[in-house]
Amino acid sequence: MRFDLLTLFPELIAPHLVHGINRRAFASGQVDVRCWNPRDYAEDNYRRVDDRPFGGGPGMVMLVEPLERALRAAQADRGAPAPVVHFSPAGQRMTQAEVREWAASDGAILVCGRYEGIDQRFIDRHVTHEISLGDFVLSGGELPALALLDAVARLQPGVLGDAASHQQDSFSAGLLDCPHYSRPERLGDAAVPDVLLSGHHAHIERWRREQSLRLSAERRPDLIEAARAAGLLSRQDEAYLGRLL
Ligand SMILES: CCN(CC)Cc1ccc(CNC(=O)c2csc3nc[nH]c(=O)c23)cc1
Repeated sequence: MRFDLLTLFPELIAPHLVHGINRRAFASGQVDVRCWNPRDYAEDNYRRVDDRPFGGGPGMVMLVEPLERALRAAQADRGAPAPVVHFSPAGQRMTQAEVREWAASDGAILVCGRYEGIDQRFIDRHVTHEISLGDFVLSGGELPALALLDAVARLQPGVLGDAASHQQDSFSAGLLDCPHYSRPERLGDAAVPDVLLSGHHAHIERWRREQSLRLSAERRPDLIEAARAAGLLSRQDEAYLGRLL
C-alpha cells in the first residue's frame, strides 16, 4: 500500500518511519510513503502557500492552487485514483476500526493542514475523508497523519510478530489493557502479582481479563457498554463486574 502526504514539512515525516517495529513495514515497501510539498508547486515569485482569510479574522489559510498542483502530481505518480484524507480538528475522530480499514486498503493521499486550515474549495473539490486525532488543538496535520501511518504499519503482516496473533484472538480487544510486569521480581516493596509467577495459565488469563475489566470499568465505562452490546462479556465477566460495584 502507498500513502502520499501533502505537507509543508516533509522533513517531519521521514524520521518517524525508520524507528521501532514499523521500520520493517516502511523499509520493506509494504507501506510506501512519499511526500509532496505544496511550496514546490507555488508559482508566484514569493512561492506563497498561504494568505489572509477573506472576511478577516486571525491567522492564515492554505491556498488552493499549490495544494491542487501537489495533489495532481501525487495522483499522476500513483497512476490510479485514491481517497483524499484531510486531517482537520473538524474531522471524524480516528478509531482502531477505521485504522483497520485503512490497513486493508491500497492507501490514500493524506493532506496535512497548517495555519487555520485549508481553503474550503479544495475540500469541496477533492477531499473524501476528514479525520481528527481528538478534541485538542495541534499546530498542524502532520502528527495526525503520522499517527495513522504508525497505526496502519503495525497491522501489516510480519510487523508485530507473535504479539499480533495474541492481540487479535485475545478477548481483551476493545477493553483497556491489563498491567504488565517483567524482571526483577522484587523491586523494594513493589512486588509482581503472585499469580503471574504461578505458571498457572488459566489463572493468569483470568487475572488479566479481570484487570482489563476493572480498569475499563473505572476509566472507560463506555468500553464496557460497547463490549456488552457486542456480546463480548461472558457470564464470568459479568459476575466479576457485579462484584466490583
Ligand atoms: C480556530 C479554531 N481552530 C480549530 C480548533 C483553528 C485550528 C487550530 C489548529 C489547526 C491545526 N490542527 C490540525 O491541522 C489538525 C489536524 S487533525 C487534528 N486533530 C486534532 N487536533 C488538531 O489540531 C488537528 C487547525 C485549525
